Amino acid sequence: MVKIKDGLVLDVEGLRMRYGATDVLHDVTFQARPGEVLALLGPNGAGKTTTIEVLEGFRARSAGRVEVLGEDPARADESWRARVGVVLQSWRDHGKWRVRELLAHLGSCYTGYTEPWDADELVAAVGLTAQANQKIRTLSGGQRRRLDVAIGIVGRPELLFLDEPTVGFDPEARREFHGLVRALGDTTVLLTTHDLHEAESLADRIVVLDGGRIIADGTADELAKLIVGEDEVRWTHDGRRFTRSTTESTRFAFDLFREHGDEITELEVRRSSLEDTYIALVRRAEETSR
Ligand SMILES: Nc1ncnc2c1ncn2[C@@H]1O[C@H](COP(=O)(O)OP(=O)(O)OP(=O)(O)O)[C@@H](O)[C@H]1O
Repeated sequence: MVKIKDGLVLDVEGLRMRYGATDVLHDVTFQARPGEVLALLGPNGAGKTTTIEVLEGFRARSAGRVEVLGEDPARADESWRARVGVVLQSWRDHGKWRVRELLAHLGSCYTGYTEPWDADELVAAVGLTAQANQKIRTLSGGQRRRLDVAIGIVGRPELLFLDEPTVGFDPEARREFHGLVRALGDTTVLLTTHDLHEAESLADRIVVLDGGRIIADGTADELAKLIVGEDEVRWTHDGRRFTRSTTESTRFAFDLFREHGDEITELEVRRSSLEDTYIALVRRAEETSR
């Protein structure tokens, strides 16, 4: 097994991607350490899928250095691929297979490379025991995504790529899926999502991509500190609700009471959420790029 240089599972430096005359990734640089869960966020078209596909070895980059588990994915072999799990947006071509049967088959492909999951244990881990003998084409959308996750982890990968893994999940399935990702333990995870609650609840670190550039990289708290004073003050005055974003929420509330006293019947000061931070970061990046 190739040793991971400097303890990095992902080491991306100056990654560029060009389609025709258009650059869609500019100088993308980030790292991930073993066991980290990294969320890649960004608006539609930001370059998340392109980045992930380069790291998975599915797409050739235009420039830059990329090391995944210590190897260049563009030149990696079967033994490297066996250490990497990929959850794609639904496999379409296994409709006639039964759930347990497919997982047992795919698991057997890893023998000699890794220690794959036992099919029954995996079926239980992703909550598909009741559907274990069902044909794949008869699964509901959410059950199908659970199977996609099972396919991604069947070889007990050291690194797992999850591209929008919970689209179409009901709230309970989403919560169970989050439990499953947390239970992966030592596995490094790179996930893309548009669900900021998901990012906040799963990720150790968040990388925000916009227009093919990284505009922020850090924990949710570190990102919040980049955006100064986006607190939101909500109050009710004469029965009407008001909302204001301000950098000086304490001062603002004080002035509000001084001016209106008892006429203020409700007051709420809300610290910025990851969603607010994200939107502010993207807006700021888009304003400076104009
Ligand atoms: N094969 C291709 N040829 C030309 N342009 C492409 C190709 N694939 C992607 N692009 C362009 O590259 C940019 C980044 O696309 P990408 O799919 O990586 O974005 P994304 O962040 O994953 O978006 P979304 O959130 O909508 O899934 C987009 O402007 C897209 O139109």
